[in-house]
Amino acid sequence: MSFTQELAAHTQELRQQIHAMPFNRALANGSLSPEIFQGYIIQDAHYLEGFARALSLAASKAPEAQSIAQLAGSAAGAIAVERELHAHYMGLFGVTSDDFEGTDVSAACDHYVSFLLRSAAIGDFPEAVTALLPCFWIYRDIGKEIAQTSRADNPYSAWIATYSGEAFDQSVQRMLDLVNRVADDASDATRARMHHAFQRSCWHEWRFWDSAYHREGWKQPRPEDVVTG
Ligand SMILES: Cc1ncc(CO)c(N)n1
Repeated sequence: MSFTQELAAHTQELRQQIHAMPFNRALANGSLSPEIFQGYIIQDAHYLEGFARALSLAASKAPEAQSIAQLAGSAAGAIAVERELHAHYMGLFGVTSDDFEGTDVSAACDHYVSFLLRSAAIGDFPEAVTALLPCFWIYRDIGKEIAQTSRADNPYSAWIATYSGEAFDQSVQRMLDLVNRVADDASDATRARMHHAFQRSCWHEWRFWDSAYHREGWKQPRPEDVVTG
């Protein structure tokens, strides 16, 4: 069993739960509310910028030239998706750049991006790339699964085409190969940290969609929790 197959086996339940989320079921049949998608796409634009920064940091730590180019290329790809896909949807759903600028990053997005940046900045290279893997792999799984059942008139078909498409597939495969190569040279202790980073990142993927679906803001102090007198 390859290392990435091991990672998949350890996170199978959570990844299945992500497929079953109401956000993804509604995206698949086109019934997802435009307001929810709008909120998601704004957060995802914030996310993709942080993701690209984390990829660039990981690139700077890569032990050889090929991986530097691969990770930096994926960073450029993430910014391109942010520009194209998001400009398309922001136009379609009437999100102006003022709406975007005026919407603060959500707690879930901030937490995910902070985790990726921390893994890339403070973690070692194996941890950095493994933390980044679910961002690729889960989106491809969801994209491909949805593409099998989705109708051509689905309003979210551009999103589905991006993540089920050939270009994204190739970048996911390169990332899987990279993590497997890194794991081959890693100690048991490093592999254990890679597993942990992967699990955390899968959780963040779940949380990002859950937070978008429930349009969660920043939790605030409850009046009843304020002790007076
Ligand atoms: C939250 C999230 N994870 C992964 C991707 C795919 O890069 C994305 N666009 N958004």
